[in-house]
Amino acid sequence: MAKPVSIEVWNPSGKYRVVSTKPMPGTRWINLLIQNDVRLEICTEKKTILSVEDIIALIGDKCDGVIGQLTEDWGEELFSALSKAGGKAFSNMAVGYNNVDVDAANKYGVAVGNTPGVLTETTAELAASLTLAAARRIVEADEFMRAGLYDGWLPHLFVGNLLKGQTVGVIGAGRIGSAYARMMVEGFKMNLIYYDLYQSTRLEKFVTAYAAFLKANGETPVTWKRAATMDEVLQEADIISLHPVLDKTTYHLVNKERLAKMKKEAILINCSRGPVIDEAALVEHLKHNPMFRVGLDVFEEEPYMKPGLAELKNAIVVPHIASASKVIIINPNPYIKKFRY
Ligand SMILES: NC(=O)C1=CN([C@@H]2O[C@H](COP(=O)(O)OP(=O)(O)OC[C@H]3O[C@@H](n4cnc5c(N)ncnc54)[C@H](O)[C@@H]3O)[C@@H](O)[C@H]2O)C=CC1
Ligand SMILES: O=C(O)C(=O)CO
Repeated sequence: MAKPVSIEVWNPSGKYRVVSTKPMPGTRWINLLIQNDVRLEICTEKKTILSVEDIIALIGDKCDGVIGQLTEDWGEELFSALSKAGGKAFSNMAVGYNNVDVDAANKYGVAVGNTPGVLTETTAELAASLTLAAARRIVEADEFMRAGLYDGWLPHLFVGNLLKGQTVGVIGAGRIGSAYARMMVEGFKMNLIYYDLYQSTRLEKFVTAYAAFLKANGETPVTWKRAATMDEVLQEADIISLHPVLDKTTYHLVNKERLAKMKKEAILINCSRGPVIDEAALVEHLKHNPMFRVGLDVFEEEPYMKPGLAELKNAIVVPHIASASKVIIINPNPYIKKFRY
């Protein structure tokens, strides 16, 4: 795309020019910008991932700000182009901002925004969905059924892992990791072990209170532990879910050596960022350990998967959909429903 051809313009006479590299859900953001005297240009190109060159063409000679996407490489080149065009702000429509070189933005005097906190429950719910799907072999069983292979109930058909009483391990117990941990502890009465650079006091308090509640009701209380090392989580947990940010310290956090430390029948879930796992090493591990299962929402080189992954029955793969949910808000007037999108 040498020159952007497909653009939708809102409020053509607006004083400030803001570019959105993609159409986004709803109209509230559009109205907000228009109210603030913005001429908004939304790129409506069919191409899913815009290149740096495409975005430079969109920025043009005068641009006050850009709203971009996690698929774009916001580094030196783009911040330099935005700054030359008079731009002062870049907003990443994502919680994760590993695609943004914040140092480069600072160098060119461009303020950076992201959307922390808006996807906590939806991402945790997808991680929980992948956990259940992997534990109970839902995708394999669905394929079996549709292939017409079911010829009657059998005691050993698609035996999976029962979650109750097992240990869930969370790596990165921030907003999403903590929400996921609560779902698994409260929903399935799992014990918790977590690893994070910081203590997750609220999570610990929640599990302690829930354990007391179970005990008071004559049930086995759940337990929690903050691990001193990540390897402790890998060795002890039956389910491990990854929720750290992606940065230099978490790149290939799960590699060949660490996979080998996990239980042979463990389940690994990744709804953070693909490069947190060495995906080629994961493919090898899955091949040699058929009882080890994985649920992935994110991949090392999206939109691609490493060779061999798609053929493996012990892998569940979905196309980065953790954010893709809509919320129905019931107003005080029960007859009016509002959708987030
Ligand atoms: N799949 C999807 O659609 C989505 C993915 N995400 C990803 O989830 C990530 C986490 O989001 P939040 O929970 O909101 O962020 P957060 O900042 O609340 O939590 C991240 C946690 O990771 C921990 N951490 C950082 N380095 C670590 C290390 N080396 N080892 C262990 N823990 C480490 C931090 O201390 C923090 O507690 C985002 O950065 C983003 O990449 C977020 C939203 C949707
Ligand atoms: O917001 C994020 O970080 C996402 O990955 C959205 O899907």
